Amino acid sequence: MLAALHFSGARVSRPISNFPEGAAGLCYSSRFRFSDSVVITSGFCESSKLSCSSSRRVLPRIACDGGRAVEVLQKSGGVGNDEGDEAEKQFSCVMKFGGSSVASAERMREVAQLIRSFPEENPIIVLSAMGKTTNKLLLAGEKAVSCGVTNAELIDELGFIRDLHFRTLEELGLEKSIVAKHLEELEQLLKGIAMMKELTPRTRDYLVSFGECMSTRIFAAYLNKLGTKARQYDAFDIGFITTDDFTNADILEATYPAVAKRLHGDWISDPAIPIVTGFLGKGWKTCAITTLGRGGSDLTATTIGKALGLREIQVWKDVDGVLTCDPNIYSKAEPVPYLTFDEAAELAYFGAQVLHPQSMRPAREGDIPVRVKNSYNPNAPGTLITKSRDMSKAVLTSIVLKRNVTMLDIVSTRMLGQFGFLAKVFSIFEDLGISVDVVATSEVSISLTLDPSKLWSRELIQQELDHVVEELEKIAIVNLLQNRSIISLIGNVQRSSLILEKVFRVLRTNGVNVQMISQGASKVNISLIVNDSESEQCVRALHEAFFDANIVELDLEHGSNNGNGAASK
Ligand SMILES: Nc1ncnc2c1ncn2[C@@H]1O[C@H](COP(=O)(O)OP(=O)(O)O)[C@@H](O)[C@H]1O
Ligand SMILES: N[C@@H](CC(=O)OP(=O)(O)O)C(=O)O
Repeated sequence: MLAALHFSGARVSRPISNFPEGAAGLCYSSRFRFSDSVVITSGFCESSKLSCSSSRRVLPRIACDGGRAVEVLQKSGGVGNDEGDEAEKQFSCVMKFGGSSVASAERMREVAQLIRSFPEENPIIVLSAMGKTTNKLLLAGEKAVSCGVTNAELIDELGFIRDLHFRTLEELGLEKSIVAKHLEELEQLLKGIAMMKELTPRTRDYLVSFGECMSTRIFAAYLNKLGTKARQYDAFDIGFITTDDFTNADILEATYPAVAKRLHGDWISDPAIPIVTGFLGKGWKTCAITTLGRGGSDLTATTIGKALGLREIQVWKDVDGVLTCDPNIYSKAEPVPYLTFDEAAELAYFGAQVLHPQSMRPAREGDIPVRVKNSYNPNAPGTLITKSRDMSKAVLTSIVLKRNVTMLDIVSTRMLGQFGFLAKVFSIFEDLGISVDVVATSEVSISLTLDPSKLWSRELIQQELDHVVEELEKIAIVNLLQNRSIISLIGNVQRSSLILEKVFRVLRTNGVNVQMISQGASKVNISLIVNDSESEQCVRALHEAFFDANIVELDLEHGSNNGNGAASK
């Protein structure tokens, strides 16, 4: 039995590494904030897809002196100047539409109508690939590896993608030429993969980029046809600079000034609504196309929001906002009207598919409200995510399930009265580049769950697991437990006794044994580990208990007229 409940979200991650020698340590946003910790590169490759040019310029090392830094950057042409304030006047918000919102010609018409119904807004639009295009592209790539060069052009998914995009163009009354070159190039790429019999992460990112490149071109052309002037942008050409971690790249700080400069520069010279590809970036060393992990268009939108210091970031989905749980698990899930950035980040990180796990970071840093709305039901109020909210009535906000999690029990008899054991354990994870989600410790043991480093599949690969166990066994006895689920209870952890009392009552009634529990240091999350096979049943039972019954009654029933939940933070 574990003696103590500790912290969750102890993410052991790799530092952003390999800054170019002599690169300036500088952090910049459109409001000119500086710190001495982050690299900025400017004048990154301006050339088109996949070409690495020598135009990457690296700034000389400069002291962390705001004024001097601005001067150096302006001379180098790397960032905007007071145009940043202009941009705030020009663009009021960024609106991101996910694949489900632009899945067909009909959906594109409705989204165009929606945008045109706010003529005073001047939004920046971020789009995902149409419908399930990204999945189809991935499947096409996998088939190409083994189908042989002559069969590559016959891959079903290629046919599906071609039909979807040509049909959409036709139904919108647009020319096929808008995406014809991309489709030809896509076919050539699949032939190349078939010839090489190999699909590397780098090629995979290039492959999936076709989805967003085509959806944005079609949509921009359609808006122009309607008389709303729009301009298409490939994110990798306008300053989205990332790490070179293909399939799961991180946005680098240099992105913010570069994107701000490009978007408002173009607006000043020739105003048009920007239609930007979500999900894509450009690796700062390779200059190749990168992707931000599945669902990464949310992150594109919040990055633009922060870069331009916009009033609001809108994320348009196919549901009425963030819901009390995954509607695919429990159909009576209800919209959550308000969330804090912390709550939304925990929710996304612990598996709610509705938001990209990293997407709250830029919004929080820029303190820009995020509104999650339903493009199928624009009148629904949606969810508003802000820095703080009234927590006085909040108990449980949302229940999130992360399946297929691996848990490790690490026992060391030498831990008793020893120091340095925890550090040793975590340094092993750091060395192997594996993040840890939930942690609980006792005097002689650590239990933790591992975060799948491969966001594409959300599963650790066996090789990584074998390696981590091998390393840990040098210092402890290790028990590897697979097929577990994390149920995260997002809410007012100040009322954890009330929440836990009810949780355990529900789980006992359902005959479920909790294998580990952790209360987040973030104060918004309690995580429970159960078997995969029991997890959906647990979520449904918990949802019924917390949202279908009246929690306030239960609160009073137990005499804790708990008014301690003043606004968070
Ligand atoms: N807590 C939750 N709230 C809302 N939606 C959720 C939640 N958990 C899972 N989902 C799923 O996330 C989907 C929306 O996210 P996503 O597929 O990324 O949308 P889009 O492609 O439109 O950006 C919903 O259709 C829903 O099935
Ligand atoms: N098209 C990418 C990026 C994205 O954000 O998509 P969506 O917004 O449809 O989740 C994906 O499927 O992962």
